[in-house]
Amino acid sequence: MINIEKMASVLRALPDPAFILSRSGKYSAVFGGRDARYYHDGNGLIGLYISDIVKTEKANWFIEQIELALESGALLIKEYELSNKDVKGLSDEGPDQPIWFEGRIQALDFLVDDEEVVLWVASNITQRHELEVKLRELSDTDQLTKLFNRRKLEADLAVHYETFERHAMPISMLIFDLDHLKQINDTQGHHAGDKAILTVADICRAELRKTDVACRFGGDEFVIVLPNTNLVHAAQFAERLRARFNLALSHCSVDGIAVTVSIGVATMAPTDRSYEDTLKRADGALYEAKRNGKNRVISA
Ligand SMILES: Nc1nc2c(ncn2[C@@H]2O[C@H](COP(=O)(O)OP(=O)(O)OP(=O)(O)O)[C@@H](O)[C@H]2O)c(=O)[nH]1
Repeated sequence: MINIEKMASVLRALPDPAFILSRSGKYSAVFGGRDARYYHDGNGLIGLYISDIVKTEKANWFIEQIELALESGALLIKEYELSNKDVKGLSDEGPDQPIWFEGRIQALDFLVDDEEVVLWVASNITQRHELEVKLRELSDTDQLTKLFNRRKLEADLAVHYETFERHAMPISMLIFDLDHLKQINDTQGHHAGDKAILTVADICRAELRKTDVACRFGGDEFVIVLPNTNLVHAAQFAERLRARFNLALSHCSVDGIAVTVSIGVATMAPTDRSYEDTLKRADGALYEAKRNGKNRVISA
């Protein structure tokens, strides 16, 4: 038989801390979560309010979740982070490694001191969260250049297109392709070709503003998105970039043929039904640049 003492022992042994929290955010009880590798001792919290411990914005978020769980009666699952910056009385300057938690919040069917209460189980998911962040980065990144890949670009472009539709903000894009890379690969080997691709990627990183996005679209093709930039300014930027590429790639030449870059430029237009329409126009301009002798910028 599980008697009341054994029940208390079970509660103490709960691997993750379980808090009883009132509607107004008062800690009525804390059970479990005693492994100091994962959790701070929560016993000192009893009788205090969440707003005594964490700063206003975060405290309000906790209260909102408690209210949601009480109103719905259903299990509420939320992920959240807590760092030194959130805790009152600690300097913002201190170590700022956030701990990530998964909170499982369930309304209880009794009152404590005349207040409704919830059970809030907080699991430390920091390792899982870090792994998820790493996986997301990997799935968004081109392995060779470490620029974003096409998958990430397309997700970003969908967001940019929404911004363009809603706020009519000018958004331009450049699509460019190395000229004569095949010759470098064929005569100097794939490694030399890779070096040319990396040179281009490094210049993109150095030349872009924080809001600009560069991606390796595939093979020797790249795309740069320039928010808040009209077609004229995008073309001027493309011309500057082309000159930078040429200078940096001047050592890559075979039989007098230098590796250069051809660039197509387009800007989102009200007639575009999606970002793909803009990208197609930029691609058409790139094709024109190739046809007209390469190593040039053409605007759609
Ligand atoms: N070294 C290297 N080569 C690549 C990579 N990705 C694509 N390529 C090569 O890039 C070339 C792309 O084809 P094209 O654009 O037709 O070749 P190109 O000689 O640049 O032709 P133009 O663009 O018409 O000047 C192919 O030879 C691919 O094998 C890569 O990651 N590394």
